[in-house]
Amino acid sequence: GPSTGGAQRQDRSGNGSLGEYRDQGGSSGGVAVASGRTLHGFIKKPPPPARCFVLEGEDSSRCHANVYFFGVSKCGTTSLAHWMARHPALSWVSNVWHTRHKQGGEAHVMEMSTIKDNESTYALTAPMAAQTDTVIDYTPHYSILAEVPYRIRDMYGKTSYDGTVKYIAVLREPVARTISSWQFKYDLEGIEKGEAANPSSERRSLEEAFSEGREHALSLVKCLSDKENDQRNQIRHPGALKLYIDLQMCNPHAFLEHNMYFSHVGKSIYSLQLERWLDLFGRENVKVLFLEEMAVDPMGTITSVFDFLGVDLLDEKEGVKFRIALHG
Ligand SMILES: Nc1ncnc2c1ncn2[C@@H]1O[C@H](COP(=O)(O)OS(=O)(=O)O)[C@@H](OP(=O)(O)O)[C@H]1O
Repeated sequence: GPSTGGAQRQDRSGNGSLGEYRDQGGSSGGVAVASGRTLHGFIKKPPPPARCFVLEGEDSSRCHANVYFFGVSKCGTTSLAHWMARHPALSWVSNVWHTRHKQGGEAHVMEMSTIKDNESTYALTAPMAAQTDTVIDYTPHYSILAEVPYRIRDMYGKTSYDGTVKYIAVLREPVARTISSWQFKYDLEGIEKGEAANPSSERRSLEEAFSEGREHALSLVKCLSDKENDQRNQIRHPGALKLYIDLQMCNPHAFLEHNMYFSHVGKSIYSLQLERWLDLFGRENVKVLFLEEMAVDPMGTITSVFDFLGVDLLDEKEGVKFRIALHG
């Protein structure tokens, strides 16, 4: 395939399932296409595995998520997750490192390259549930990981877009989000103590973070539009073209900040992230909320979320409890 230099991608051999996609930092300035890959690999997929299953030695079934609460961090996701976690009918996917059931905890399951290598651990992240139960994978970081929605589509097949699986995102005025993200990660203590910088230590000033973040984000936007223009006439399947450009040619891991944890600006460019989810799963299956609305009307927000999920609000007595819990 065409090479634009700066290859940091691992070749993906095998059946083309995105489960084998490796999360990598990569370098900015172009990503080479893995050699020997054909688009056929993206189109012909193995049948999706069952969402609910019974593990050997267990009596009741476990189910993987049918709701993905996928972002965006620093937009009030913790508050919404806590409110939702008060509803007894919702089950939550566990984190792959500590597969203990936790209402409202972050899952980080679909971002792991270990899903396919480590299926037994992955199975344990699924809570005990029945097919008709609502099971949530709450991971705000998914929004910035381009491969995640493709992977969900790969693993769930038709049920990822036929209304079986639902998706939730909270957004916020983007500049406020960017500042919130920088502030949360800025390592003033490390600087003051003269400590060595580490992967979770943001040492750039707000100004530097804004200007570098802007540069990275714009280079991604440019890559996506340049490649789309270059490739438009060469490929017959528009869906595959999009995926090919998105992951193979303009992989955000390479084009955004080298450590995505610090993509304060990139993560605030919601259209880039949301487009994938809306295209793949359909607008009607994605609930988009705004922190500014959540802040003034928490009860209205949570009611609309439960309505979207098809979960009954609690009875009158429980409803009062719920109201108290929200404000208390
Ligand atoms: N109810 C309500 N009203 C107004 N603002 C609220 C509310 N809940 C959360 N927040 C603000 O949301 C920011 C935290 O977002 P997240 O929970 O998504 O952050 S995190 O990614 O999980 O760390 C954080 O923003 P900043 O204070 O600007 O950093 C919170 O103050």
